[in-house]
Amino acid sequence: MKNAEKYARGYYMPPKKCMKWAEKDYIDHAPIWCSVDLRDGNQALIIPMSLEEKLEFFQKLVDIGFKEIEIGFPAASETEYEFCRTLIEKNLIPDDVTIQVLTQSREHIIKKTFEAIDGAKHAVVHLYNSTSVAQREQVFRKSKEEIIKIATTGAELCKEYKKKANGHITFEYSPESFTGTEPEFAAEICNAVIDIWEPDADNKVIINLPVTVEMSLPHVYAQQVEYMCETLHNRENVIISLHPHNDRGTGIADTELGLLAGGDRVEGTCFGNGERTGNVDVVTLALNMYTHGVEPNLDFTDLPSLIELYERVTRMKVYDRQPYSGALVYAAFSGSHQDAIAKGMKWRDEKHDQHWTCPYLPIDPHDVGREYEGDVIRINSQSGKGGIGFIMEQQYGYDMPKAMRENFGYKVKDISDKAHKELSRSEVHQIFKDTYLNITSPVDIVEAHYTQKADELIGAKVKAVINGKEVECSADGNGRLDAVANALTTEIGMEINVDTYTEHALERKTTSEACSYVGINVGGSIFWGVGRHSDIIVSSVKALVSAINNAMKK
Ligand SMILES: CC(=O)SCCNC(=O)CCNC(=O)[C@H](O)C(C)(C)COP(=O)(O)OP(=O)(O)OC[C@H]1O[C@@H](n2cnc3c(N)ncnc32)[C@H](O)[C@@H]1OP(=O)(O)O
Ligand SMILES: CC(C)C(=O)C(=O)O
Repeated sequence: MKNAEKYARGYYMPPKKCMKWAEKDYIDHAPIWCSVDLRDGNQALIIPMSLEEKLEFFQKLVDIGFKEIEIGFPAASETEYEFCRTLIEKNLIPDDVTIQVLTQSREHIIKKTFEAIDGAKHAVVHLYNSTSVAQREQVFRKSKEEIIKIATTGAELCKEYKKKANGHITFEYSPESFTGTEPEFAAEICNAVIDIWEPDADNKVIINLPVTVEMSLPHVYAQQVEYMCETLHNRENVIISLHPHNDRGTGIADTELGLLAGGDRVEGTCFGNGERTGNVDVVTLALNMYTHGVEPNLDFTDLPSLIELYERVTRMKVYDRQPYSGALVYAAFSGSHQDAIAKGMKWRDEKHDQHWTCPYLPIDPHDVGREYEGDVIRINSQSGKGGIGFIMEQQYGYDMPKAMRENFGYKVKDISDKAHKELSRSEVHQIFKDTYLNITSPVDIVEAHYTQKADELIGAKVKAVINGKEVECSADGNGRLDAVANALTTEIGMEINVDTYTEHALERKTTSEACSYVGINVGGSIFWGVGRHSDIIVSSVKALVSAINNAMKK
């Protein structure tokens, strides 16, 4: 980049330091939420939503718990107007939900807006005009006084139309392009509007401070918000609303610091859809609060169904790494993360801790409709024994000895590395079965008979098939497994020492099978085998034979 001198900071600091917000370290209660999906989100889409799509999205927003929903700009198009009328005439707005409509400060647009909301029980009429230096100079080519006049004329008109309206109407005013406006001027124009609207405890007004274009660090916006909170007239009857966009990628930080600075209300969209880089993502905001133990008053327990609807009606995609919502945000591929998550889950099961503290997972995936199976531990060449062992245990019931987990882990990652792809759980299971389970070639045992001998020895008489040839052999050992291993040693010409033996029951729906794991030491190397059978002795011998077969393949 060779042209930095082309740019200069386009924001203005308040005339005094406003840093009280910095003393707080978290947001201790949910703000008033207002969804602007159907207006700011919709106006930024390649193909704006149809009437049916808007109706479906509106219903979902209601289900999630939004009590204020900006449904559009009714003067903008026939669809916008019809949508508003349909909601009202078909009685689709619950009594505790307020619709909000946006209007420019132009008489014919205000008039049409009031016509659109006729019959609504509650509505917010949202009036805006641009106040930034750039807009004043370049777009409107007007003085500060003339810009104030646009706002006050609109405010007066709204007041007049309200007198004739039959529902409960709340006013909202936005000094649009607030972030490029001198804070003193923003306060002056907002105060002029507040003075006209004369809010009181029963008729509060909303002053919305939009980050129309994000142009500063988040703490600058926080200072601007705090300054406005301290400077606005009739503050106790003014609801301070925040409406951040995300041009610098810090819309969430703007909103969170803005709330610390005195914001009461947040306008945003699901997944951050909206003009350019989008509006602030309310899902992230709400779940950030939730993970601090604060009830957000929005219910995202079925996030997958919201994503499905959103992607269908907006024709946008939720990014794979979108906080809380993306397809990959719970996935751990890498070994050390998987190991820590698997241990964290186990710890949680054992301790029944009240709080969620699992490493690497800032939220319990179940709380937002995601699954541990499939969503969390995923296998590729970066994976390790901890995660792979976790899948084998959780999903398939195999509790491998620790050393065998390592052996299997390397086997799986090697296959993934060479195939250069992620492996599904069933593929991992198949590798396990092919590698270790009841392996019968080149050695298979057809029959085995055991006798209890003196000195606590066990004798084994074995009929086996080795490389396709039937043989009979026998030996003693200090247990059945040892005896069989000794019997086979002479026939296969390989010294076998049983190094590890573990077993457990494998519960199935109606029966229970025994599962045995045997590690044998052959010439200093360990080879593993697994046996499954309804009989524990047979299962252990099958594990031994599987291990021998693995050793013979080397
Ligand atoms: C930051 C935001 O997201 S603000 C919301 C933006 N959303 C939208 O604009 C979507 C819906 N808008 C529309 O459909 C159209 O713009 C309409 C129907 C509202 C108006 O349409 P038109 O009058 O044909 O066009 P347009 O919006 O270009 O009008 C621009 C004129 O309005 C003036 N104007 C723009 N905003 C405002 C405002 N808030 N208050 C008063 N006048 C305004 C401009 O200065 C310009 O004036 P000029 O004609 O004297 O030059
Ligand atoms: C109308 C206003 C609130 C707006 O959408 C913005 O400034 O981004």
